[in-house]
This record gives sequence, C-alpha cells and structure tokens, in this order.
Amino acid sequence: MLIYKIVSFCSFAYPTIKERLPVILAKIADTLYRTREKIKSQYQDDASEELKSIIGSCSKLRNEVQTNKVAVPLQDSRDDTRVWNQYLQTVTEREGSPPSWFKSPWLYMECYMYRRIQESVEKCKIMKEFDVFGEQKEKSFTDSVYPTEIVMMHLLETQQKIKENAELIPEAFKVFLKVCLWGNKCDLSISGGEDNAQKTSPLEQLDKLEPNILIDNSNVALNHLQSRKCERIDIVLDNAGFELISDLCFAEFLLSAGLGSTIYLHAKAFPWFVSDVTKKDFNWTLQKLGQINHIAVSNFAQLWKERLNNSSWILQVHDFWTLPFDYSQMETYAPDLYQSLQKSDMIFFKGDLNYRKLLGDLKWPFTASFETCLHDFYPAPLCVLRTSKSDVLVGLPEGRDEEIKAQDKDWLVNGNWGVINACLKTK
Ligand SMILES: O=P(O)(O)OC[C@@]1(O)O[C@H](CO)[C@@H](O)[C@@H]1O
Ligand SMILES: [Mn+2]
Repeated sequence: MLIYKIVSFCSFAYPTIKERLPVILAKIADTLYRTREKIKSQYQDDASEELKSIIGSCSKLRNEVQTNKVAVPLQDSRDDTRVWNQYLQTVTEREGSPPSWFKSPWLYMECYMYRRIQESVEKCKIMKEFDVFGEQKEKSFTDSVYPTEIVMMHLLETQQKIKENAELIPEAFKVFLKVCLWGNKCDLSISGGEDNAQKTSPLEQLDKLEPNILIDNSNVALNHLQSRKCERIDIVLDNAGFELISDLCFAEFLLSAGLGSTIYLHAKAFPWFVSDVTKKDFNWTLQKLGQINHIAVSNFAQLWKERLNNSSWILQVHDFWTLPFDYSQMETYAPDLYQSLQKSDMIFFKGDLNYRKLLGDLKWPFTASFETCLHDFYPAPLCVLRTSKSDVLVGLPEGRDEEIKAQDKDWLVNGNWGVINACLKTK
C-alpha cells in the first residue's frame, strides 16, 4: 500500500519540517531586518509598516511550524487562492481533521509554507513584488561567476567544433546534460539558505561524479532527439544561480546541435523553495551576464536576449508549478498546461521537487519502474535530471540501494547522487 510520505521520523520530511523550514523562515526575518534600510530605499513610499508585517508573518509562521499548528486558509486575493483553500478542504476531509505540520503529507505542507510566505507579500501594496529570497539568489549567482565563465566558454568552443564535425554531438550532448544535472546540487532550500554556490569547474568535476549517476538514460534521451526532426523542447526550470546558467547552456546547445528549434523555459510565478527561478530572476540573470567582461559570457548574454525576442526561446510561467498537486493531477487542474506540454518533443524536468511531484512523492520501492511511478502522467517524452535531496527514488536494481547506503549513509538527501530518468511513453 503506497502512502503519502507524511512527516515521519524515518523520512527526510521530519528533519525538513522540524529543523530546515524554521531555519529558512528565520533567515527571511533576519535578512529583511538586517537589510531593512536598503529595502526601504528601493521604494518611494514608506514601506516600513509592510516590511514589519512580512517579518512578523514569517516569524508567526515559524512558530506555527514549530508548534505543529493546523494549516489555515489563505486570505490574499491571488488567482490561486481558491484552489489552495479548496485543496486544504480536501486534505481536511480526507484526513478527518485539518492538516498540521507534523502529521500531513510532506509535499503539501512544504509547498503550503512557501505559499504562506507569498501571502505575506501579496497583502502588501508597496512591496507587492518583493522577493524575500532575492538577496540569497543574487549572491548565489555572483558567487558562481567563475564556473559560469568556464561552462559558457566551453559552449562557445563546442558550437564551433560541432559545426565542423556533427559526429561530436552525442558526446557533447552528454557533457551539457550532465553539467545541467550537477547544477542541481546547489539549491538554497536544501542548504537552508546557506551559501552552497557552485565555485569549482563544472567540467572538471564530471569525471569524478560519473559513478554517482545512479541511473543514466542520457542515451535514451539523445536517441529520441536524434531519431526525428524535433521542433519543441521544454525545460521545466528549477534553481536560479549556476543551475539556471547550466540550463541555458544546455538549451543553447540543443539549438546549436540541431536537436530542436524552439525551447520553452518554465519558470515560477512567485518565489518558491528559496532558490527557484522566477521570471524576474531569469531576466535579472541575463542582465547581469551582459555586464560580465568575458567574451563567451557577453556573446551569449546578447544572443539569449535576442532569443527571447525572436521566440526561439519562450519563457513561460504557469500557476500550476507553484500549487501542491503532483503531476498526475496536472491534466485535471491545469488542462491548458497539460495540452501545451503534449505538443513538446521532449520535456526536461530539473531538480528534486519536480522529481517528487512526478512520482507523487510516494514511498515507492527503490526497484519500482520509473514509468509506472509516473502515475499516468505521459504528456510527452520526458527526462528528469535530479540530484537526490529527498527520500523517494525508483528504478534501481535489487540491492543497489544497500550498496550505495554502505558508501554514503545520507545518499538519498545530500545531493551527491543523481539520476537521469527518461520515459518516452505518451498517452
Ligand atoms: O527541487 P530542488 O531545488 O532540487 O530541491 C528542493 C529541496 O531542496 O527542497 C525539498 C526539501 O526541503 C526537497 O525537495 C529538496 O531537498
Ligand atoms: Mn528548487
């Protein structure tokens, strides 16, 4: 019997709710208080009261988490409020009492926390667009300029080489795919907001990390892309900072290698899981790239702004990505998004939260088949690139989990191990 991974001692859910989420909430309050003058200087009107209200709301929410209070309906006027409150009602009826932090599905409670943080901003007038994680995401970008330069220089050189010799494409595809995979190690939710930016060369680490790829379907993905004239490829983005750079380099490589002609990039509608990319983060990143004095970086910064104008890259945002539903529920709750994804030749999902939502965040056996665990979510051929930061993982041969655990007891949650799972099935 498969159960939702409720917050239990044996799951990573427990330390997440007990320790990590309160730390993330405390860091918001501390950061906003510490930078209050700088924040207020960004607004013409006096934002003191609203800033105080956001800090107060996050501190109150932290206390609710720590004392296992029940989830309460949202009271802002965002478009998704009704769906969130309906979901709360559904969980309450299913569990027989209102969900609370230590006894309800982890996926829901963690998503709910980030939506409650957004509620505190939605209630503002002056600070309505404020990003409580903005400073952390900007720092994670500026701390990873060196690896950014390395991977973009490599992209510039690779573009030249594959133009002269198309036989180099398969090997180059795997390099950019795996740089994209390991770019996922650095996320500010797993680190509780502590600095964990990529600082070393993302290329030099590839050989060392190769044995840590537990499932590698990169050939399945490549063969699929080369087996037909692919038009549309989707990348469901995850974190800002170096991971976004790795995603954009992968997106550019796909076009340069003729593996696709239009890339759809999916960002979040509001700040989410500390470091997830919003449209504002995306545009800020391109603007900052344009200010870096490096031949490859400035070349691609310019090109990528043009791609957004000529629609060879299409940046999209949909509220579904910041709802608590797992992806088997997309067709029901976001049929427009599901139908759009059905037009894709391949969808690349980035990161751990997407992996959890693809698998319903259920306690599958490690040996369960990835395709089965997708729960009927087959809009288009897909490939997920994820470093393991939560205790759901499928597709392993019998006994492999014990072997890894013997090497690294925290293998499921420390981001040191990755999977590249592809499924070509479509409904
Ligand atoms: O999706 P990402 O950025 O790769 O990881 C998100 C994450 O850090 O947050 C959750 C735990 O708090 C887990 O899903 C994972 O650890
Ligand atoms: Mn993330």
